[in-house]
Amino acid sequence: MEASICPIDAQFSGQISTLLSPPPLPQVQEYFEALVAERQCSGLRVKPDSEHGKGVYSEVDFQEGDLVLKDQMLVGAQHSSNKIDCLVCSFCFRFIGSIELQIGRKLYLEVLGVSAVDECGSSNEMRCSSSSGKTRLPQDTIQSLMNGSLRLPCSENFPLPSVVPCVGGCEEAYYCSKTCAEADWDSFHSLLCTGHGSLSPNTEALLKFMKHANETNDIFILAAKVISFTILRYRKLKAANVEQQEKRYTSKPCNSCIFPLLLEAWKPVSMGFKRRWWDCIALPEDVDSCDEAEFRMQIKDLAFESLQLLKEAIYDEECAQLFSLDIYGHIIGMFELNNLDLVVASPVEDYFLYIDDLPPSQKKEAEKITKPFLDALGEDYSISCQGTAFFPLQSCMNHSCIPNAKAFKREEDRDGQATIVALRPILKEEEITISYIDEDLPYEERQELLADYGFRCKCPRCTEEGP
Ligand SMILES: C[S@@+](CC[C@H](N)C(=O)[O-])C[C@H]1O[C@@H](n2cnc3c(N)ncnc32)[C@H](O)[C@@H]1O
Repeated sequence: MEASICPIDAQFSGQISTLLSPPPLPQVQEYFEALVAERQCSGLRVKPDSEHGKGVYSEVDFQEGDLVLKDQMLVGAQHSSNKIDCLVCSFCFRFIGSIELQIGRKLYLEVLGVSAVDECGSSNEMRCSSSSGKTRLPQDTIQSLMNGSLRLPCSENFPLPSVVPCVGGCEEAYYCSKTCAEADWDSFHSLLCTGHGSLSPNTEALLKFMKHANETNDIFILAAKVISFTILRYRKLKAANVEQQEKRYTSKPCNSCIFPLLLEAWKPVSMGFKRRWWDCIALPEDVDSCDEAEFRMQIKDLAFESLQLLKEAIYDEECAQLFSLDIYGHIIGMFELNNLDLVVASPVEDYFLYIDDLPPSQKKEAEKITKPFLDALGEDYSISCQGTAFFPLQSCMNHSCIPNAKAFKREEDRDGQATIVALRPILKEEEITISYIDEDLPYEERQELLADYGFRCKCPRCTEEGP
């Protein structure tokens, strides 16, 4: 089979290789210094390191349990299959609505038999049938939970922000506040919205792109967000540039001024560690090594198929380079190699735990109402919000099998930001490391998993335990 060839790659080969080459060191340092200042985590510095590319170093002493970093994502998305389980803000990923809405919506969608096809192609029906022992509730009970006419006992102790709909009217994206709705619109969503207010020139094509992503791999939605983010940033930079030139009574931006603006718009993405998706994706266990080349070609073809659908939906001639297969492959590879999970704990779990902890007489009364809902929800009553995101600072942290820090959500961390906490005292100037894998695994298994990230670990523990 002939692998896909993208004409844009040939047409803009020089500019594409500029977009994909690592930015110059002073620019990298300046970018991360600004980011550290913005995050108000002055105890950190991103520095190049001779062995592992760049890494994050401590500028102060941290004690065990100290917060090292709260990192705001550059881009993130909830898994398509997870959208049935929880309703979260499409920008900050906080749970929204109410405990009643969270429970009612999940039950409603399950009764409707909504089938979110996940990445591996298995449908939600399987998930439903595997969680046997669930009881069904009458439709009108579920409706009254969703519309707010039925209140659950003590739910006022778990208030959630009201649901703000998308300004473009797509009924796909919802928010915890007008601020998040506007930020998402400005940064990503205006081009990817399928509603009447969308800036996409072809929302039909956008729907086809989304369907393809939901049926194959929802990582494409994240890649589309990166492209949309860059186009929207480019347009803002261009508008500011035009305004400045008008003030100086000079001519409009010429073609040769356009690429530097695109390069500037791409800068936050250029800082991420990346390789092409089809080159770096781990070979699945059920694919024989002699079929590896064929497998990688299929992955490339799948990416090309997705890119063509996206191109139909949001193509911008001035940003044509972003629709190159090489760029698309590198964007997806960035998510593959950084493996940064987006997780937000469900308040529904806290709610049922609270009911369980009530004094016996109160608990008995409350459970008369709550138990049928808990039974209807079954074992997976409190699934967390799950997705993938790119956190610019966390993704500069190198791996160690004896890490001194860990990504860990505390009680108060209720949105999609990454939280890094010190696992032991960290001295000033020490490198801050996290573990990319379960570090309790034996040596060989650790090395096998780390091979998917493209390296063999030579941390002090591996040096001691290795051959
Ligand atoms: C999330 S990035 C970490 C930041 C990266 N060093 C950079 O320059 O952007 C992951 C990549 O860093 C490198 N890396 C991280 N930890 C490493 C380690 N312990 N030994 C060798 N390479 C490592 C690998 O190339 C890995 O794919």
